[in-house]
Amino acid sequence: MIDLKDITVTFKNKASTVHAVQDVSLQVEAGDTYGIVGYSGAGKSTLVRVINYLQKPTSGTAIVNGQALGKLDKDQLWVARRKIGMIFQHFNLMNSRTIAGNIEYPLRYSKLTKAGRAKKVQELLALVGLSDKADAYPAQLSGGQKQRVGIARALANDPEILLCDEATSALDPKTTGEIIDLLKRLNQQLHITIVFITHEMSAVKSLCNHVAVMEDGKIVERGALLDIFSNPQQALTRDFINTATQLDTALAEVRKQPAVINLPANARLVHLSYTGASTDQPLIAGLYQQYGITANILYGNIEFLQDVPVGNLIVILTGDTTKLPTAFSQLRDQGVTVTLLDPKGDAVD
Ligand SMILES: Nc1ncnc2c1ncn2[C@@H]1O[C@H](COP(=O)(O)OP(=O)(O)OP(=O)(O)O)[C@@H](O)[C@H]1O
Repeated sequence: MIDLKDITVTFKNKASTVHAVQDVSLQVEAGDTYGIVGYSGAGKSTLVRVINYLQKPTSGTAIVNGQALGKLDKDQLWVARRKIGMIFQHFNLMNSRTIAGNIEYPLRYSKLTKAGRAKKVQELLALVGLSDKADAYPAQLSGGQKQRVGIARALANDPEILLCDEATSALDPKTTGEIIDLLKRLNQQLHITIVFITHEMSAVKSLCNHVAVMEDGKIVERGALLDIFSNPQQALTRDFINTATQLDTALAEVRKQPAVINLPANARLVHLSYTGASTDQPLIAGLYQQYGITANILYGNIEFLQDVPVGNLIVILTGDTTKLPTAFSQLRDQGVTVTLLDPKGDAVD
């Protein structure tokens, strides 16, 4: 559905040159919910705006739904863009128009009759759960409701792609959850492809099936959500995941425990992370039975990502130090990611 090839975007002015996106390639399949995560300034917005050519790349090609956007003339681009909806952090609603008026606005050039447009607006209002707000004005709505209007407006021309630029970043956690549930439902019900850019991995975790992590204009890691969560390769990705799973907060608390402060020489502080099939195995009991290694669980969390259980444990493993490395290897063979933690500082392995 989306094929970005070697995209570079450079902003130049008299004083400086900014390499906002540097040689990025990205493929998004039809029906994907693709998250792009990065801190402010990483280049996410610039990259996503290339997908609808609001941002023309300095070099590289953007092929969307089989069409190379750079080869289209103005009218063709206008038609192509109608199939790409977009929603924004601050909703960008027109305050002087009613909710129905805002949603109808993108239909002003459609072939629908006046009655047809009104019917479409009613359907869109129902789809986002705002049928009773047709005649209200944006100022009378909560942030979550405003974003629902943004979504309805973005869907007016039945797009195949929905670009979400920090769409939940101005919302509280509960409202964020509701908007994400709505996006999930639209993805399933309408088979719309979603590209969701954010600095919050927790939103990606709930919504997306794929994720790319951006830093300094480049994608530093990408993959299926579960693969990334269970086995992140880059420190930046681990940072985002640890914040999303609240593992960093847990670890800070764990490090204050007497059992960790006074860690004996034959004990190790370890983070175990495992998904799917590994969760069926008696991992901790196995360590004791085979190696006489005991586990003191200081933190544990199992959650479901795309219906697959993902477990995170912080444990103290105590036993014969010559057997500990073999035990870790066995855990890794069982699909567990084993990270030795420094009791005082960061991950050391
Ligand atoms: N029109 C522009 N002119 C000059 N520089 C720009 C322009 N748009 C973006 N930039 C710069 O490009 C870099 C990437 O910005 P971009 O908005 O894509 O990042 P981002 O990851 O989306 O961050 P944020 O979440 O803060 O928007 C930044 O250094 C930004 O200042």
